[in-house]
Amino acid sequence: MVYVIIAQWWKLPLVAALFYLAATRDRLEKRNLYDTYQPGEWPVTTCGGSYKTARTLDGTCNELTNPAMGSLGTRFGRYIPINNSYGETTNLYTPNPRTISQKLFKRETFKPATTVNLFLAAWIQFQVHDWFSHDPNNDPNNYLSFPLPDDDPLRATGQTNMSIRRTVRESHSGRPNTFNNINTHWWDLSPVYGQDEATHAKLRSYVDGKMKVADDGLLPVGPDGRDITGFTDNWWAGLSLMHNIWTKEHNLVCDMFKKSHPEWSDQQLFDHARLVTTALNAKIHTVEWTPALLQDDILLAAMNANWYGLGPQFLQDLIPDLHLIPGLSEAWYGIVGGQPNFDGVAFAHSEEFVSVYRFHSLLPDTITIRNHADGSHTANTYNISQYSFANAKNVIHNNKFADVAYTFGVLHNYPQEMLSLTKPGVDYTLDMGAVDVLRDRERGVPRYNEFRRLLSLIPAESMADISDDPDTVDDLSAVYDDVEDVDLLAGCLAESPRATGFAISNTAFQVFILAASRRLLTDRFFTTDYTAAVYTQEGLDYIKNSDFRAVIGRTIPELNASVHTVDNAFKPWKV
Ligand code: HEM
Repeated sequence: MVYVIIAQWWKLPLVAALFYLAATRDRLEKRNLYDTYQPGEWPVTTCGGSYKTARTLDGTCNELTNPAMGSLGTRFGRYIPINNSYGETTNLYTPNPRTISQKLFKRETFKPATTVNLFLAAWIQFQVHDWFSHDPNNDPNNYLSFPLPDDDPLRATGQTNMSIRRTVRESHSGRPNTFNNINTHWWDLSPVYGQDEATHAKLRSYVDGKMKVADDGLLPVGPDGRDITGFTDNWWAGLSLMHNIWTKEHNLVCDMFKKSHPEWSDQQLFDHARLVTTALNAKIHTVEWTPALLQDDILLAAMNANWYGLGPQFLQDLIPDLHLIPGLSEAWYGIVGGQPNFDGVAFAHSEEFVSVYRFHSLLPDTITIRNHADGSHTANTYNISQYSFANAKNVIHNNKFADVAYTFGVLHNYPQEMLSLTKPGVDYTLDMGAVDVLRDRERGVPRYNEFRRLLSLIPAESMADISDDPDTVDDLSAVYDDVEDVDLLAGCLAESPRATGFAISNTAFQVFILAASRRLLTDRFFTTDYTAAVYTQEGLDYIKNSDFRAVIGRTIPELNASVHTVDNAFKPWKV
C-alpha cells in the first residue's frame, strides 16, 4: 500500500482522518517494532497455578507461547531499528544538558492549562509506573558527569560539574546496550498489587479478596513515610491519591463479587476483582484520559474505536464477531474481546515509549488544598518538596482525603518544572530537565529529526520547521547550532502547529498511535480471554457501565456531585 505523509492530518475530514490514522498505525506496526532479545535469549519460564484465568504477579504466562514475554525484569524493546539505537558517546554532553534545561525548559511566565485538571498528571504517572521503570538506583559505580556552563548559577555555590548515575544496563557484543524494565510491561495495575510474592503478601488482607487498608479507610503508611502499596518510586501526593482510589475500588469490586458468589474463596474473589479493576483502569485511560489530553474529535473517535469498535452496539450484539477478516473485525468490534496480534514481534514497552512520557512539566510548583464542601481555599499549601517522597503523607493525612481529591479535580495550574530536586537516597541534586535530556542520549533514543525520519515523518530542514512561533525558534537557535542536534524532548515541547486541542506534539503522538493499540492487542486478558467465562458477565457489565466519575463517586462519596459537574473527570470540575 502506498503511504503518503500528511503533515497536518488533523485537518482532514473525520472519516478520512480515521483512515489516515489507521494506515499510520499499520505502517508503524510493520516498520517500527524491534525485539531486543535475539533468538534463544528469552528467559525460560514454566506456568503453574491459576495462570489461565488470573493475572500472575510478575506478568509471566500471559502469552503462553512465550511465558516470559512482558514479565517483570525483561528488556525494553525498541521502536527504531536496533542499529540506530546505540547510546551517544562523542556528543553525549553536547549541547550541555544543563543549558537546555535552564534556557529552554525553565519557564519564566505562568502558563495555566485550562482544559484539564491535576488528576491528569497524577493519572499518567500512575499508568507509567504500571508500564515501566528503569532501575531507580541506577549504577552506583558509574556516573555520567559534565561541566556546568560558565554562567550557571550553581557555580556560585562552588559546584563545577553535574553528575548522575548511569542507567543500569546489559552490554552485548556487536549490538547496542539493552535496559531492563523493573516493572511488568503488561497493563495489570501492578503498582497497586505488587509484583513479587513478598511485597504482595504485605498488601493483602486475605479476607474476601480485599487489599489491606487502615482504620481510616486509607492505605497504611510504612516507616519510610510512603504508603504500603505495590510501587512507590518518585512518590508524591498525586500517586498516593491514585493508589488509594484504586485500592478502594478493588475492595468495592470484591464486595460485589462476594454478594453474587458467597462460595468463592479469598483468592477467587481477589483474582476476579483484579481482572475487573485492571480492565476498568485500562478503559478509562483509553476512552477518557487520552481524549482529555488530546481534545480533538478525530482522536475521541479513534480511541472509542480501539475499545468499543466503530460498529453500533445493537449491530455488534446481533452479529457475533466471527473474526473472519481480522483488520475489519477489529475496526468494527474494537480490540477488546477480539484476537491478539503481535505483528510478529514479542510485546515489550520501548525506550522511545519511555521518552515521550517525560511529562515533568505537568507538575505544579504548589498545591493549595481546597475544601470540597464549598470550594474555599484552606491554609495548607505545599510546594514540590513538601508534596513529594515521604512528605506526600502530610498532604494526604493532614487534610481530609475528599478535600485533597477535590483539589486535584479543580486545580488546573501547570507552572514551572522541577529543576533542583532532592531525592532521598540519591547523593546529588537532580535537574530533571537535564536528566530527561541526558537519559535519552544515554539510552540511544535518537535526536528529534532522526526520530522523525525513523518514524516516517518529514524531518525539519531548519528550526523554523519545528515551530511556527518566532520566539521559540530564536530560543532553539540560541542553544543548538544545527537542527539535527535538537533533542527529542526539546523538539517535542517546541513543536507547532499541533492538532487542535493536542497537549502533545505530532512527533510524540506517533508513539501513542503505536503503543495505545499494542498494549491492548497483545494482552490475552484484553483479547481472547476478555470473556464472561474469565471475568463473569457481572464483571464485564461493571466495566462497561463505569467511568472515572463513577470510580471517584464510589470511592469518595463526598465528591460524587462535584465530579459529575463535568462529562470527563479529567476536565476541571465546576466549583
Ligand atoms: C513529584 C512528582 C515526580 C517526581 C518526584 C519525579 C521524579 C522522577 C525521577 C527522580 C526520575 C528518574 C530520573 C533518572 O533517570 O535518574 C523520574 C523519571 C521519570 N518520570 Fe518522573 N517524577 C514525578 C512525576 C512524574 C510525572 C507526573 C510523570 C508523567 C508521566 C513522570 C514521568 C517520568 C518518566 C517517564 C520517567 C522516566 C522513567 C524511566 O527512566 O524509566 N514523572 N521521575
